[in-house]
Amino acid sequence: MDIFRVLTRGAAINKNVAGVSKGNSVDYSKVDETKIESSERQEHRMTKELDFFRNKKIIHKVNDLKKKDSDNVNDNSDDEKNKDKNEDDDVTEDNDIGPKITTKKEAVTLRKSYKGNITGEDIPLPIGSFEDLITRFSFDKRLLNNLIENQFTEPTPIQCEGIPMTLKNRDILACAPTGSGKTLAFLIPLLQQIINDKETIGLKGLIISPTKELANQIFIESIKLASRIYLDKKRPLQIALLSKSLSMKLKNKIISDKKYDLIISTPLRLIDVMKSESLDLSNLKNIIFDEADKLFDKTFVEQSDAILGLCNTKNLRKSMFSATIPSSVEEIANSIMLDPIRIIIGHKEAANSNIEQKLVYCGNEEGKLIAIRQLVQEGEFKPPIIIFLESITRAKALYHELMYDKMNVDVIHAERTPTQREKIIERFKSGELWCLICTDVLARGIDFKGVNLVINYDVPRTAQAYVHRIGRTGRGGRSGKAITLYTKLDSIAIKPIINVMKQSGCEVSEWMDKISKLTKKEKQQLKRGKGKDERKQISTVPRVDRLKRARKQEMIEGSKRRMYKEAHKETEVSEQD
Ligand SMILES: Nc1ncnc2c1ncn2[C@@H]1O[C@H](COP(=O)(O)OP(=O)(O)OP(=O)(O)O)[C@@H](O)[C@H]1O
Repeated sequence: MDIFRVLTRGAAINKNVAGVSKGNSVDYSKVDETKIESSERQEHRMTKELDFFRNKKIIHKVNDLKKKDSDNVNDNSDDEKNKDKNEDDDVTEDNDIGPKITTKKEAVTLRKSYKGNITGEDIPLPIGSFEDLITRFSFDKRLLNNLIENQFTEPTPIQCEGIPMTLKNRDILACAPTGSGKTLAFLIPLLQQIINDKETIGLKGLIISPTKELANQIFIESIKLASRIYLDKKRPLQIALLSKSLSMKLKNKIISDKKYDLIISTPLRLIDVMKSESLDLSNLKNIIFDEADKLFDKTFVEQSDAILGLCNTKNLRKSMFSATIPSSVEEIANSIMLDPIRIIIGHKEAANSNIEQKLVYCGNEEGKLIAIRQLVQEGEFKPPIIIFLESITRAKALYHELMYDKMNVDVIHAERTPTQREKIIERFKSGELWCLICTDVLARGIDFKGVNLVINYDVPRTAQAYVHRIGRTGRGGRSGKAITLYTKLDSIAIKPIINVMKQSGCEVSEWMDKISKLTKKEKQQLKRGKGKDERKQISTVPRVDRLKRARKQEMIEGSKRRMYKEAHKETEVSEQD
């Protein structure tokens, strides 16, 4: 059962179970709250251009497509075939499977419909439907079936653009909103190219992701699409996630590096294997940087450069994807790519328009906890929820606070082991866990489909971080809500956030519009990361009570350990018997 779907119908935490004390209410006369857009109006506003997943159309086409694809899939005609078609034809909207794009005029109309801004030399036509791939490219029947079986019946705008460009062997720099299907936009053509190159044995594609969680998610998605695809009778299309154990096996030649067609990895692990010369890169044709702006920011740029330096195949095709591409990354892209095509869907630097964004002024740190409790009391705290904080210490502190309130929460940060992180993510996905507290480790790429609410407990440091954090809701065409709590300390840091809200089409009140303008000095302060002062510790409980609480917790833990030891002793005795 899709528990997320059930939860997202609008469950609210039972106040009594949550243990909210009645005294902890917030005085809203002192809380300056800007409700940007009511959900009713937002729903109304979900025009065709934003309906990336064609939710308004009821798609009962799976069987039709299956039937059609078996008739058409071996028809290897290319774009050239349609070259002479009258350029004045209108977009021919096929009610069943979306429009077929055969002329420049049709392409212009389609691009207008989803606010696509495509620049570069000799730009290929977009596709209007997955069926376009059959008529224009020798698209693999098994790949198409896998798409359909996974309910991907129509391409999203970034897929309409990204797939044909890659199939035409072009380097691309792509920027499209969070949750709008960028993963499939690079996976579909990459798998098709691996199939086209089936005579070659060994590694043909690399996908780089900044976090293990995201790499794992891309791996799972690619496995679904490559299921039952054989490159020859005995050789399935092989994809690997470069885990610690696989990298050891490759380094010790326990597994041959010829085994895999595609490897998905985080940068450091890949560099380690590459440097040990355990990977034959001579047949590598494609390299994809997902969350490219992160992979080329100051934390990762050296690693990404090192990877590119170690890939020395001629004509290596490069792609960069993200929901935010600052101009510094565009410069890098232009310096390392060959005649790249730049794809921008919607507004660059804007948040996904399916997300209702809201700012809540809390005065000071205590006010934030009070605001959370207030959300619970008012039934706005509708799970599944993700709460972002700026540091591990603060994430842990909030976790203990909410645990004390008997909320169903857990916390993920860099100090948790990979197994702990995996388990928590599973519990969150299954609906067992209602609220996930985390640092920015989960801010990018992670696809929890039904998240209702994202809370920025701490204001993110950059506009990009804000766009990615709140992008964990409002995915796959669903609507979502994001609340950012701020205090007096955030007077500078909040300005870029207000700008993103304006870019995303949210109504921003006049006074907010005024304060959103950053002075030169403030811009410099933000650049240097000096937008904020040290925050006070998270707690509304007096120190004496906190110590009492910690002592009680220690006693419980101690008693659990003793019980575990006793039980273990008994087992050992009975095993000896
Ligand atoms: N053509 C499609 N039809 C229906 N659903 C789709 C389609 N393409 C992708 N999706 C779904 O949309 C969701 C979001 O996709 P994805 O994770 O690729 O987003 P993204 O653009 O990479 O977001 P982010 O910027 O946060 O990484 C996923 O659940 C995915 O399965």
